[in-house]
Amino acid sequence: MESTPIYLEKVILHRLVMELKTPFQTSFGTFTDKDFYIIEAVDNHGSRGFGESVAFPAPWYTEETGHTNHYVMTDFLIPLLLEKPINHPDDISERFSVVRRNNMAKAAVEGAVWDLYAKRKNIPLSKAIGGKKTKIDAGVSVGIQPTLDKLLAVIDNYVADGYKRIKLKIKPGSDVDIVREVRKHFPNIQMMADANSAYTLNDIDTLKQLAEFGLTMIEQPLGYNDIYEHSILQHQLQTPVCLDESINSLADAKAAVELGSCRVINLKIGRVGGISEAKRIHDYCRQKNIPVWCGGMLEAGVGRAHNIALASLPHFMFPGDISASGRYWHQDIIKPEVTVQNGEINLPEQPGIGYSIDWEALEAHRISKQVFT
Ligand SMILES: O=C(O)CCC(=O)C1=CC=C[C@@H](O)[C@@H]1C(=O)O
Ligand SMILES: [Mg+2]
Repeated sequence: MESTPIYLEKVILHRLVMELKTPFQTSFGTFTDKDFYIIEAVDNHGSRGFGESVAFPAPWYTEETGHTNHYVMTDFLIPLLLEKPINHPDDISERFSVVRRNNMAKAAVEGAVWDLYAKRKNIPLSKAIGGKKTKIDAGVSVGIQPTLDKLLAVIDNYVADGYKRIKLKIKPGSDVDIVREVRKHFPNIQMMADANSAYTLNDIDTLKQLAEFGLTMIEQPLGYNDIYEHSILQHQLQTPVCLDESINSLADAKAAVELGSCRVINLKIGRVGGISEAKRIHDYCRQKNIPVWCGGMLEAGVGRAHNIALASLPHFMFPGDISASGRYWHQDIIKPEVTVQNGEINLPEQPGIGYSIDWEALEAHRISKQVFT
């Protein structure tokens, strides 16, 4: 798509703290609130685009944290962004390649430019990246619950809300029995399990037992940075393996697909360093017939909107971890909030991310603001 260069005048970092409605527990830790950045990029016409940093406060999921995101954005990425005009958002990942990894920091900044670019073109972000869908399927990721009864009750509510797929968190000692019980109570629901790297190849017998419950996939059973051992596992497992933590780039996706380490990939914009790299992985997986779906990072509204746009690409084949704003937040920072109807989210038709910033809500959660010119 041809475009005139973007001349950025300033970048504003808004640091926000938002309390989750209920704590989210995984095999590696519990989150009670989100401390993150909204990145606002402003060009010489006064157009504004917004991105969101998705790293958690602790380096439990990947090595990045809110602090490392702030350091890398302010000392390296924002100066690189302001250095010269931007011809197209796809060029930013190249410009940022002098900084190794730090993918969530890169994605947060790139996301703001993608939104601004689509707004200047007066088209929705989904269209700007090649998305065709008018609605996407919503799934929900259920944290580890204190008791089985509580877990069943929580799932019951999500099923009543219409979610099309339930993702359960599993870990050694809390796996086969839990999945069996949930399957017994919900015989027809599309269900999958996420282990967040809690297993090793020694657990292969346990993982094999999960096959009888018709899981659509098992997400990231082995090491967070492993591709090779997952290939050994996948060759012995009936259930498709989905990789999350292991896929940080197109190169990782190629290695995993070529080795047969997985049959599905969970795409998260932050984990792979931005929308441009996510599109490249999507296009490669489409060629290779490996379905992808959109993961979540307990995003506030801006990050959620980016996920919705990404999931409108054609090869997103399963419901994403893209739930309603109200699943995590008492009040989101966008207007309107994201809602789920009959298990689906309608793609917004407004330009850019398609939702407005609710400045009153954003300012209520903001603990600091920095302006870079
Ligand atoms: O954003 C959501 O709703 C999904 C959250 C979710 O399942 C995860 C977020 C971050 C780390 C993990 O616990 C997990 C995942 O691995 O996908
Ligand atoms: Mg995961």
